[in-house]
Amino acid sequence: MVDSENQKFCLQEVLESFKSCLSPEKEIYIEHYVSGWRGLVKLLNSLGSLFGFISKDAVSKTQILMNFLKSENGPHYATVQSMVKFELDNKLVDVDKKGIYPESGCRTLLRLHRALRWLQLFLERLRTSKEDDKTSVMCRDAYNESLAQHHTWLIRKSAGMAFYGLPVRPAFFEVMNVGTPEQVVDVLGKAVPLLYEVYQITEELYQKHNLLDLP
Ligand SMILES: CCCCCCCC/C=C\CCCCCCCC(=O)N[C@@H](COP(=O)(O)O)[C@H](O)/C=C/CCCCCCCCCCCCC
Repeated sequence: MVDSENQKFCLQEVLESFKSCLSPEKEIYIEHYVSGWRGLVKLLNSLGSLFGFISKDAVSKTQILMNFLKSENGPHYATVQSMVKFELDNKLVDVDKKGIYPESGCRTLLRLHRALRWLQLFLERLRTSKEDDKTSVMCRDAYNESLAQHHTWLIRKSAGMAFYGLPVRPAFFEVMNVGTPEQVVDVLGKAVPLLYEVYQITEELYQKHNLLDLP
């Protein structure tokens, strides 16, 4: 049996997961959010071992959230909003930066939330790129504008090296399994605003509760 992270990547499927994670009241379902990330990890895994350390971290973060969802407190972890309320009400978050809860749902989701900003910036660059533009440069610029400021020197250097191993734009489009380059651009045009909406809702919620700098 093939585990879900090793199955073939499909951009459309990832898009569906992020679409389903928004309720009509704009709550974010953690199960679908995690499923979107797991879909992305499939793509990362298909890019080779150079990206293994990134994939490992993303899998570990999604696993922490899934474990909460499956625990006896699972119903409190149904949405990002209910998780924030539950962990704050029960003092399960390091709001005072003591580092007592290194695996709280809020701090774990914050790491993925920051990565979502990188993803949105990267996909927007891909969408507006020309055939000869370098994916490594698009990825690096998106990274420097977002995630890099939260990473140690070692992680930044390792990520920078990994970016050089990204396939060229036409091969990258191929891996997305969407169809022609025009179809890829079309799907990216739907993906970017959707990811931005999910990002913005989380950002505002975290800002309101002073959770954007959890250690
Ligand atoms: C159409 C799709 C095209 C794009 C496909 C992208 C596929 C990306 C899949 C997963 C992305 C990885 C998400 C990484 C989450 C990182 C969370 C994080 O910041 N973790 C760090 C902090 O955690 P704590 O130590 O505080 O617990 C951790 O230190 C990081 C470790 C790993 C390095 C993360 C580097 C991220 C670089 C950006 C991703 C580049 C992937 C390029 C593939 C196109």
